[in-house]
Amino acid sequence: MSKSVSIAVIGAGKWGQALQFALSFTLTCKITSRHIKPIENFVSLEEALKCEYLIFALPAQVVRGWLEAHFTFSGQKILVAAKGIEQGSGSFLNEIFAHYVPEDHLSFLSGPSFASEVMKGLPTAVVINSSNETLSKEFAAFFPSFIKTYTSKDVIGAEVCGAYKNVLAIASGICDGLKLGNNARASLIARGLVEMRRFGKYFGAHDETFLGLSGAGDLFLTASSTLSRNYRVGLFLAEGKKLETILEELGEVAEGVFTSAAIFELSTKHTIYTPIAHEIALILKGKEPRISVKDLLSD
Ligand SMILES: NC(=O)c1ccc[n+]([C@@H]2O[C@H](COP(=O)([O-])OP(=O)(O)OC[C@H]3O[C@@H](n4cnc5c(N)ncnc54)[C@H](O)[C@@H]3O)[C@@H](O)[C@H]2O)c1
Ligand SMILES: O=P(O)(O)OC[C@H](O)CO
Repeated sequence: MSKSVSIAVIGAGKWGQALQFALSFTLTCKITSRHIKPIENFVSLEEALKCEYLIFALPAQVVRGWLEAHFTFSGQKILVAAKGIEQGSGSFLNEIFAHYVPEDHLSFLSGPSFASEVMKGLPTAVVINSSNETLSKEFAAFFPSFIKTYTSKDVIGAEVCGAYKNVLAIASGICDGLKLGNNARASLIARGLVEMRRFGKYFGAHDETFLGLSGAGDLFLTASSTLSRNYRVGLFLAEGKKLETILEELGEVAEGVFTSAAIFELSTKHTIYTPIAHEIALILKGKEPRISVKDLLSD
């Protein structure tokens, strides 16, 4: 891979830094963020925005405001690495980016990928999703050999899976925090997969996406490991901790908190049956987790 490819990661949180680390095996990858960080190839935002390829690793909830404040399209090719649905508007990230970037310059990253494991060079497999297959293949070629890349055209499927699994990971954390057992967690994850497929199908997602890396792959990972911030939010909620305290102590983004509200709004608006996400949204507003479990079992 030519070291002359100009590429930058926007956002130097956990995921942005892990992606820069991974891509640095094949090319010189710059990184920028709102606060200067002592990272090799850290550049100003102005310099990053001049790159031909940009990877967005900002939390989903800040993407719209960030684009409005900082971004002017000048031919950049973009890979969106965030996983979430915007609370309030219920907008998917591809809808938000579409206001600023032509569709054929946009791609979306999905699949099982804890930043901490990528940072150790441990193997995984991810998917680059875009209506423009040439663009997907260009980004796929930038990844190092320890990350196997697949391509897909199912942008909405990948987006729904990446966002929904965070909500289901909170549910799984609650289930384990309440010590409901392995049977209960497996039941929850399986029903969660059915639920996220039902939700995704409404928006045009393809069936096979839910069975692959973006769907089952990322869901199984996130809903069964304390490495997941969303799963840990669930564990602490089950212990009776206040959401505010949990998020403060976490110090990193847990997208499922916001996405559960977005799913609640979207499924109410479009009459989609999403019982697990519904209960998570209620728990995050203060409902007692044990009552939610009872309600889910009797539903
Ligand atoms: N960490 C992972 O393992 C992982 C893996 C795959 C996808 N993701 C997704 O990537 C996204 C980012 O996650 P992360 O792990 O890097 O989170 P993080 O909390 O570690 O970092 C978020 C970064 O965004 C920056 N930020 C927050 N608000 C901002 C704003 N208004 N303007 C500019 N910068 C702002 C913060 O300073 C921070 O550096 C999320 O959507 C997450 O779901 C994370
Ligand atoms: O730590 P989480 O819960 O944000 O999950 C991180 C990644 O999305 C896993 O693929």
